[in-house]
Order: sequence, then structure tokens, then C-alpha cells
Amino acid sequence: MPTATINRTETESVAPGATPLLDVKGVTLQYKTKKQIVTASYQVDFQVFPGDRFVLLGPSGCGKSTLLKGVGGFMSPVEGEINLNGKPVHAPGPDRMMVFQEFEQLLPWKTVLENVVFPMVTSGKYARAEAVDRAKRYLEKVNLTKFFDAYPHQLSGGMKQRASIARGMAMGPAILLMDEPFAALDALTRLKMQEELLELWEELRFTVLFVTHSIQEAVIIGSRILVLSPHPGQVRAELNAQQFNHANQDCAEFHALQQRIHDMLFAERIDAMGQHHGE
Ligand SMILES: Nc1ncnc2c1ncn2[C@@H]1O[C@H](COP(=O)(O)OP(=O)(O)OP(=O)(O)O)[C@@H](O)[C@H]1O
Repeated sequence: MPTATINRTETESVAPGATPLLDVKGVTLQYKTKKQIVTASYQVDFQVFPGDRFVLLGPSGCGKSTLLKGVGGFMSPVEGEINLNGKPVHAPGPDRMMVFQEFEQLLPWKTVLENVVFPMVTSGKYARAEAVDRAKRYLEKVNLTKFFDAYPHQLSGGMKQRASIARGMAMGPAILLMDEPFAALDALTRLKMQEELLELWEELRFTVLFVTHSIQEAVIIGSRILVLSPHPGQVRAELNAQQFNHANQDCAEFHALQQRIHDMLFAERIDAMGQHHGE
């Protein structure tokens, strides 16, 4: 267990009375290895509302991916609960589709179209004809119209990520879970993918839970940002970032929010170091 209790210091809340789509309440997630127990996130609370672009932001090792695994149903909390649409999450399901950082998420022996069709049909959620229609529609939305019949090895990293996003969206999940989906891309492609994700969101207003350790990416992508403290991750603050995007990233407010988050994360590190030396 952590030696210090770092409480949520700032919360910029959403409209009172709104019903959360995802409710994470006092969640602690641990890995049990033969030698030790690793507490990855500690008593974390947050709520995601329909249409949120909710970002989990924090330094490496603060448990962002672990929280996503918890929401995905791949790990169960040792305390607290995770509810989606009012029901506890116990296992993975088609209502929570994941997009990972790695480019190799697609089945290499299937075409791009078949990769998108596959989970829709195997989950039993859609009949084949409807699945094919949906796959084409979402591949068009991510600008892969000309690549229905291509195989994953014929795509660039950015195109593979677009196909993975189409695959996730085509399932019609309640929430899209994205774990640093653009982190392995070159800077220009990353920028383009961020823009495209925002355009897709403008069109479809889906709900996304997005993990990043980039402050700039968090402010651009997020409508709300949960700032987590270093390992084990605890909530440091929850901030609104609705009004920011690439077009206004040179404005003073954008820089002020980035600086504020930077100071929060930096202050945590100094606290942690001070505590470590004082022990
Ligand atoms: N399979 C595992 N077994 C044991 N410990 C693990 C395992 N996976 C992660 N951890 C530990 O849990 C903590 C949180 O890891 P996690 O990957 O969730 O952090 P993160 O914030 O996503 O980091 P990054 O930004 O580097 O991806 C870390 O201390 C990590 O070492």
C-alpha cells in the first residue's frame, strides 16, 4: 500500500444529475506475482458520460493501462467496483472494444475488410451481410476505402491503426477503449490520426476512454482529463479540456492548461522523491 494518501485536489465536474455510462468507484487493481503484490492503481474514482472523450493521463507505470484492463474486464479489482450502464463489469464483452498501441492487432491472414467483419460475426452481434455493410461504412470513415482487400502487411502503421479503430467502432460498443493508440506513430502521422479521431467523434459522438502519457495529446483529444499520480496511480485531478484542439493549441489557455497539468505531475514527483529520501 502507498505510504502517502494523495487526494483528488481539483475536480471540474460535469452537469449535476447526469447518469454515468461508466462508473469506476474506489478501484484498486493489483498484480500478484510469485514474489510480490504490485498495486498498479489505488482507490481510483471516475465517471465517464455518454459522448465523453475521457483521458487517463499520468507518468509511466501509474496504472493507466491497468485501469483500461479493469474496464475491459480483463482484470478484477481487489477493492471497489466498475459498472457499465449500471451493471458490474466481470469479463470482456463486445460493449467495450479495445484499440492498442501495437500495430499488429489485425489477423495477418485476413483482409482488412474481413478483419473488421470477423468480431461482429463471431460475437453473434451481427449477421454476415449486415457486418459487411457496417465494416465498409466504418472503413470508409477512416479513409481506407481503397484497402478493403489489402492484407495487414500491406498497410502502414497509421493505416493499421485506422483499421483497428474501424474494427472497434463497427462493433457499436458502448465505449471505445484506446491504449496509447498513436504512441508508436511518427509525429506527423500521430497529429493526423488525432485530427481524424476528433473528426470521427464530431460525426458520431461516440464515448472513448483514451490512455496517454502525453500532456499535449491529452489536452487535444480529451473533453475531460483524469490526472493520475505516479505509481501506484491515484487520482490527482479531473479537468475539463473540451474547448481545445489542434487549431487553438497556440492560444494562452491551451498553454496554461498544459502548464497546470505539468506542474501537477512534476509536483507529485518532487513529493515522492522527498518522501523517499525522508523514509
Ligand atoms: N503483468 C504484470 N505483472 C506485474 N506487474 C505489472 C504487470 N503489468 C503492469 N505491472 C505493473 O503495474 C504498474 C502499472 O503498470 P501499467 O502498465 O498499468 O502503467 P502505465 O501507466 O500504463 O504505464 P506506461 O505509460 O508505461 O504504459 C507498473 O508498476 C507495472 O510494473
